[in-house]
This record gives sequence, C-alpha cells and structure tokens, in this order.
Amino acid sequence: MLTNALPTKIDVANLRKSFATDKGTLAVVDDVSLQVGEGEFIAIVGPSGCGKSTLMRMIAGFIPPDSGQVVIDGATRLQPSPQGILISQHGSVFPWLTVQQNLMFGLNGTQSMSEKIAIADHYANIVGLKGFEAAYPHELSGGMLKRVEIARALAVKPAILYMDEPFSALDALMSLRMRNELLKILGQERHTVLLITHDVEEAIHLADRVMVLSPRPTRIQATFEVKLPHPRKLTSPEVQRLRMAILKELGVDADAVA
Ligand SMILES: Nc1ncnc2c1ncn2[C@@H]1O[C@H](COP(=O)(O)OP(=O)(O)OP(=O)(O)O)[C@@H](O)[C@H]1O
Repeated sequence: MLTNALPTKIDVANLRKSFATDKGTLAVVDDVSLQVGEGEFIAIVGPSGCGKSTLMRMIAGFIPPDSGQVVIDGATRLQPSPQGILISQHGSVFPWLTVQQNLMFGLNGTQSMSEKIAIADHYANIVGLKGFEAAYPHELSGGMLKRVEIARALAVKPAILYMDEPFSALDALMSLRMRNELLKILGQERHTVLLITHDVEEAIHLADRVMVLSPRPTRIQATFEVKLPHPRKLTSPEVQRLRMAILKELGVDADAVA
C-alpha cells in the first residue's frame, strides 16, 4: 500500500541494468526502486541518455533486468503483457491500415466485428478523429497520427500505459492539445500511467508525482508530488515553483529559463 492509500499496481525493487558495448560495460540503471499506485500518473524526467527508456522497458517487461524485480498486481513481471501498452516517440501506426482498422488491430477475438467497429469508432471520436475512420495514415498530419496511436492503445483498455516521450515529435500547440485530450480521457477511464518526458511543464501538467532521475548510471534523485487539482493552470505560482525546483534538480539554471 502506498502512503496515499492507493493499492500498489507496480512494485519495482532494486533494478539494475548494464549493457556490454565495444568500449566495455555500460552501467545504465543503478538500483532503482519505486511503487506506483493503481490509477496513479507518474512522470519520469532526467538528463538525456541517463537510462529513462531502459528503465521503462524493464518495467514493461521488454528487457530483463540484471538484478532486481518488477511486480505487477502481485506477480513478478518477466515479459510484456497485453495489460500494459507502450507508446513510443517513434510511433507505430500501420501505414497499410485505415484509422478504423488500426484501432481495431489490438482487439481480441472475443468481440464480434460490429462490436470491434463500435469500439474503434468510440475511441476515434474520443481523440477527435471522427470522420477520419476510413483515412490512411499518409492522409493524416503528425498530430492526428499520434492520436491514432493513443486511441489504439486506449481501445484495448490497458491497465497500464507506458508512454515514452509520446508528444515530443509534435509542435508545442499540438503537444498541449494532446495533453489536454489525454487528461480528458483519463478523467473518463482511469489507467495507471508511466510517462517519460524531457518537458518539465508537461510532467507537472499531467502527473501526480514527478520523479527526477540522476545522470547515468541512473538512480531516483528526487521525487515531487503534484498536489494540484485538474485542470491545472500552468502559469500559477505553484506550478512555476515546482518547475523551478525540478529544473534545479536537473542542474538547469532555473533563473535563466524563468
Ligand atoms: N541495447 C543497448 N545496448 C547498448 N547500449 C544501450 C542499449 N540500450 C540503451 N543503451 C545505452 O544506454 C544509455 C541509456 O539509454 P536510454 O535510451 O535508456 O536513455 P534515455 O534517458 O531514455 O535517453 P534519451 O533521453 O536520449 O531518450 C545510452 O547511453 C544508450 O546508448
């Protein structure tokens, strides 16, 4: 049980990971432990190349840790599960399928075709793609493609959403819109979310807790609770104070970016 009384969804204990490279062993993750509550939204920020993606991929079960363990719903995680969906920065929408077919892709065989279509159309609507169900990816903008990807992930109702810089390829306006859409969706359907971002404002906008990772080999350097109700006003003094404190942890001269 976490201090805020949410049942523990993800329990990460003493994860370590090194990679063998041409130049020898590269220690990437150094003894990371964290607990995530059911329905909690955690943002992870850290210096470039510190090991954020490696940490998330271990938690999601895509790569095995050298030591330590990941327990999800009380069971040790050894491989990826359909319960957890990873949305990456590169995107993975299938170019040969329409929006509707992409959204139906991950749905399992227990639903009839008409049920699958209804689910796909519901999520297309939620992310503002109504009317584009028959369009192919090449007919969509970058922001729309990102929305297809998020809708596809949500359509399978994953218990956990792993998001690795999902909005980093978008322009600032579209990124802000996507954050608001995500918050809207999470207001309707609760998911546990782990988000990697390099954008401190995005972390504070979305998350219940922001974890700051150290340079490689990475550890959890600091944790910030964001106890602000949604919708959050990004220009508020509380948000600005948190932003300064997190930037300071990251070694950025906060006065220079104020
Ligand atoms: N499979 C691998 N083999 C060897 N080195 C790897 C492998 N995967 C990651 N690395 C190295 O581990 C380090 C951390 O990479 P990772 O992608 O986890 O960092 P990151 O914090 O997510 O980076 P960024 O901020 O640039 O997205 C990097 O130096 C990377 O080159």
